[in-house]
Amino acid sequence: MNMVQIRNVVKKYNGKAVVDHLNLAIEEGEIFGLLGPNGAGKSTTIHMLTGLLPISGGDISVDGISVKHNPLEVKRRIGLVPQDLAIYEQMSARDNIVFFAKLYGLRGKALEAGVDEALELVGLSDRRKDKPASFSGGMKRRLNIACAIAHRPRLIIMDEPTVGIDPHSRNHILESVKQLNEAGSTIIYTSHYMEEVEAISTKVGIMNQGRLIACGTQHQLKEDIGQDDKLTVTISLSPDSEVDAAIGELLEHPRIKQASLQENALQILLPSADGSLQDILFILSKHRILVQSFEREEPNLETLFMSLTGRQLRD
Ligand SMILES: Nc1ncnc2c1ncn2[C@@H]1O[C@H](COP(=O)(O)OP(=O)(O)OP(=O)(O)O)[C@@H](O)[C@H]1O
Repeated sequence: MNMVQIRNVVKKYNGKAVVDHLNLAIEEGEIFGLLGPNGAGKSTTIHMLTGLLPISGGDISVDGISVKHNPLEVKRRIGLVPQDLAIYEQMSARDNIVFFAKLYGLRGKALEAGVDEALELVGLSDRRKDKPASFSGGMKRRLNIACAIAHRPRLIIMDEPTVGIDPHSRNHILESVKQLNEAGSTIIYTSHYMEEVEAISTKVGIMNQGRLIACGTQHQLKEDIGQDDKLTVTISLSPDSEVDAAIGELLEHPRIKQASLQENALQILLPSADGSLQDILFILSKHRILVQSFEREEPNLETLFMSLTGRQLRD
C-alpha cells in the first residue's frame, strides 16, 4: 500500500512552476530519500504534502486521504521535522516536546510515554530539564526531531535534518531514523548530502528543477544508469608478455567490459564486481601475476545525478 501518492502536482510562483507535474508514490515502510540540489523543489513538495502550502494543480494523498480535501486528517498522521528549527529556547527540552505532542492531541499516560520515548530516541533523556538555549546545534536538531515524533506518526518527514551539525549528532540522527522506521513509521528524508541518503534509504528519488528525474532502489538506479564497478588491481612487476596474455584472457570473460594496464595497476570495468573476483584472481595467478592490492569503486548517486543533469548535487 502507498503511504504517499503525489499525482501530477504543480506549484507555481509568479507563473513559474517550481514543482512541475510531479508524480511520486512512496510505499508504507520505506525510508525514502529525496535528493536534489538547492532549489530543486524538495521543501516546496514537503510543504504541500503536509498541507502548509496550497497546491496549484494535481493532488496528494497520505494514507489514502487527500491533502486537498481533508488536510486535518492528513496532518494527524504526519510528524514534520522542519528544516529551520522550531523549538522554544526558554522552555525545557521536555516541555518543548510536551507542547508539540499536545498539539497533536496526546494526553495523560500516552503523552508521558510518547515524550519519554522521544527523549530517549534522540539521546536527550538526561538533558530533559535543560533549556535548549544551552544546547549545541546538533542537540537542538535532535530536540527538533523529538518534537515531531512523540505522537508516533505513521509518516515522518525530515527536511534536511543534518545541515550544519557535528558528526556525533549526525550519526545519532541517522540511527534514530532507522529506529523510527523499524518501529513502523514510513520516513521521507530530504537532503543534498548524497552519502546520507545512500546510507539509510530503501528508495531514492532525485529531483531537479521541480521534476523527478530518477526514482527507485539504489540498485535499480545503478542498473538504470548502466554504470560499472571499477576495479583497480595493483600488481607486482611482471613480464609484459604475461600481463598482455592475462589482459587478453580477462577481456574474454563474459562480464568484463574493459581491462587495461595503467602504471602498475590493472583497471577493470564490469557491471558488478560481485561474483567475478574469484575469476579475476584465478586468471592473474595463472599468469603468475602477484596482486598487491584491490580497490573497488561502486557507482554512486552523485555520478548518477551528474550523468542525468550535467551538474553537481552540491553547488
Ligand atoms: N515563497 C516563494 N516565492 C517565490 N519562489 C519561491 C518561494 N519559495 C520557494 N521558491 C523557489 O522555489 C524553488 C524551489 O525551492 P525549494 O525550497 O522547494 O527547494 P529545495 O529543493 O528545498 O532547496 P533547499 O535544499 O535549498 O531547501 C526555488 O527556486 C525557490 O527560490
